[in-house]
Amino acid sequence: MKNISVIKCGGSTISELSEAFFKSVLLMQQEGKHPIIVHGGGPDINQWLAKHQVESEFVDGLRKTTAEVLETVEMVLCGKVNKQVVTQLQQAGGNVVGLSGCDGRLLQVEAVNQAKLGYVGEVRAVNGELLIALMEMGIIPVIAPIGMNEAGDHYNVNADSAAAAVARELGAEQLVFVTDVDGILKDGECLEQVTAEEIEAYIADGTIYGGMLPKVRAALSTLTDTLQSVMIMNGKATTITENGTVKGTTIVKSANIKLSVT
Ligand SMILES: Nc1ncnc2c1ncn2[C@@H]1O[C@H](COP(=O)(O)OP(=O)(O)O)[C@@H](O)[C@H]1O
Ligand SMILES: CC(=O)N[C@@H](CCC(=O)OP(=O)(O)O)C(=O)O
Repeated sequence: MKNISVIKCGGSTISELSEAFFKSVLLMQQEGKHPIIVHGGGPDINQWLAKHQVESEFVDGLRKTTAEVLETVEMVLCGKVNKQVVTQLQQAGGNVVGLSGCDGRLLQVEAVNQAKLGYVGEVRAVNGELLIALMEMGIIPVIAPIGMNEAGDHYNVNADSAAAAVARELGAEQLVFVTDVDGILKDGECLEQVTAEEIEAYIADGTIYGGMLPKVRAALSTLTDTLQSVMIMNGKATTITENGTVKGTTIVKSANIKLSVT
């Protein structure tokens, strides 16, 4: 299937996404694109863990996920946040189905490092056929980043890397990270375009840190001939359609890749 757009909505911005934003996702569909939403929910998970007096602990941007933490992560992502996004997109007029990575073995994972991180998984395979079948019916899949291994154990997956895995599997033509900043900021300014080489330098000098790290790593892992650029944009924008008005950072492999606004 052609014209697939994977849109990752960060937990940092989900509660601020407007009706206009969701309508712009539907507009993409009307224009012949096939949108898929992958969402996060980090801040909500932190809040719910705090309610249970469990402290959030991160190693290299990934949440240390004990069996107890996993229970909360799964309830928040697959229950609260997934259904919130499904509802908003439906209310905007969409035909939507919410899924976790366990449904239909959508996100098949392996532990990243069980001893160090507990139930944190990385995606090894994606059930692309399921997503294509849904999209062929005009349905927009909304995916919560919980995966499953062969034994049926559930794992917590970073939502940026889950979105990248879906984009890679489907050969998506567009991948957008929607977050709480305008894009990659340097000295307070939003960078319009960055290359893989510049990203490495910005990681090394500390310009890119924290929650931006999994985003840029995920972005770089998807750049191919089909997907030549990945965008990071602010959830406060009311549109994600590329009519030239969206402010954000575009990540490309090298500087000689021309930005195309299609
Ligand atoms: N160079 C950078 N430019 C912009 N944001 C950055 C940068 N480096 C780190 N960040 C942080 O990354 C955050 C976005 O990541 P994160 O909080 O994980 O959001 P999300 O929930 O959308 O995935 C920003 O709010 C900011 O604090
Ligand atoms: C392993 C891991 O860290 N998983 C993330 C999953 C949610 C997520 O990625 O949410 P954001 O997109 O809002 O950051 C977590 O537990 O916070």
